[in-house]
Amino acid sequence: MTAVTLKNVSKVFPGDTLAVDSLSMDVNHGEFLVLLGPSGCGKSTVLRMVAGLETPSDGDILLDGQYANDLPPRERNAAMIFQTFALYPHMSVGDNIGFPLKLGKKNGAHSVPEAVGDMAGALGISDLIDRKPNQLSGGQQQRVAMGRALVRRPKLFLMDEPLSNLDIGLRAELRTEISSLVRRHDATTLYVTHDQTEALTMADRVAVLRKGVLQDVGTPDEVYERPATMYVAAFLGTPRMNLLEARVNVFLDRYVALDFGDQELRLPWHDLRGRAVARYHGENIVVGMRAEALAPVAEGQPGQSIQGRVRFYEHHGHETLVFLDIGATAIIPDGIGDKPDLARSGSKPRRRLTGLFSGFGQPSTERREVDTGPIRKSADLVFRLPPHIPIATGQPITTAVHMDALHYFDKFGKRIDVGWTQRALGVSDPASPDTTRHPYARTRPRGPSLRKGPSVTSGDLGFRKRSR
Ligand SMILES: Nc1ncnc2c1ncn2[C@@H]1O[C@H](COP(=O)(O)OP(=O)(O)OP(=O)(O)O)[C@@H](O)[C@H]1O
Repeated sequence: MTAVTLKNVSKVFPGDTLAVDSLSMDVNHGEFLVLLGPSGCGKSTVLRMVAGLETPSDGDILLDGQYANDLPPRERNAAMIFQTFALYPHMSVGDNIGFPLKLGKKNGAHSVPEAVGDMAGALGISDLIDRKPNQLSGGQQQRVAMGRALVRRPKLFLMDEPLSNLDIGLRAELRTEISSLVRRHDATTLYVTHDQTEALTMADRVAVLRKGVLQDVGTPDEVYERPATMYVAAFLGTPRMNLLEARVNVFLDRYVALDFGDQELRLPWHDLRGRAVARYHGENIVVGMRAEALAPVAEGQPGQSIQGRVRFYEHHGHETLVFLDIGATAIIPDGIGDKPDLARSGSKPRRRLTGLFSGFGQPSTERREVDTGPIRKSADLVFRLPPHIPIATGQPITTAVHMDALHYFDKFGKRIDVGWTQRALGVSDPASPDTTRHPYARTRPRGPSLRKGPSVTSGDLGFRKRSR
């Protein structure tokens, strides 16, 4: 097992293309780390630098703590697997798998046929051992490529979209096989993909890259449940997280209102989340709601809710996705494809934001794709319904909002979190903090002067139309 460390690694290609921008991260001993990001974000370049096929323009690559920028590829004890299987066409499956052993004359206690037999057995291709690659399906070829990489027991696996040429069923099957095989071989794995399902199902940790800049790194749960940026929030999850623009209005000692235009949600003053958001009084922030944070309820039910009319819906067999017009503004981060359904949604014309909400990381002197900023558009709030529930375009629907499951992002797309307040207070349960010790109990949030609102109790925190 090899530990990989990248310290401020950058790669500039001829023509001043900044492919990787000051990337720092670790892949720990025996860890399966997935580097996730859209096409062109620099994933393969990172992998190739770790493999020694590209040299960093700046920064250090360490393998097991040793400086490795200049180490030749063959001395890195790493195996690479690509999306194209690159098997030797004239060799049988067995010869393909055994080739690295014959080449390296390295086989430990095993004979080559024995090692090949074991590997073919582990991959479920023993009966194909005498076939040539052109007599195999895509999935079988990728298994052989895996076997050829695994057989010499490398300490480091570098995989570049190894499943992207396979159909959906095979991908699901091989996802499980690959992750269990490499774990059995005690290797460290750096796995590159643009497929969030692969990342979330296979990884010990996921690192999300955008335009060469690291956005977030954490366990699949961490990056999904607490995305560090609005971009990561939008990139992970299907359907995409609802990202709504909201103005923050603080009603001191009572509640923090999130104003979406025609309607508002309220965070109780005693809730630390409300207190963290209160710092943005008078400003616009972005509120993230995954579909699972929303559930239709009968109108007039107590609790926080949003009302809208069905703009359109999609049957997906096991569920129906319903898109509600709620009179709010949606934010789509730069680099996240616009929803394909927009054409049908009858949305208002969209405009790009400049300055506001644009860009992450430091400006760089090298050329890179221009940050055009997020798109603002009329929001289609998406939530799920069980299949076969009758639904019609234009139908009014009220959805309850699970307030604990909301995400908040500032104008730079960075997560607004309450972690620091919890740590500062030594409070583990945000629902029951001692607010008298909270700094905001004494400090006025910045922004325009605070409005005193009617006092509310948790019982009347339900949806209400804003009085104009
Ligand atoms: N040899 C090269 N010369 C010049 N530019 C390059 C070279 N290799 C990659 N690039 C550029 O660097 C950027 C990152 O490329 P890279 O292949 O690392 O992205 P990626 O995230 O792996 O994309 P994909 O998923 O499409 O393979 C892209 O803009 C690409 O055009």
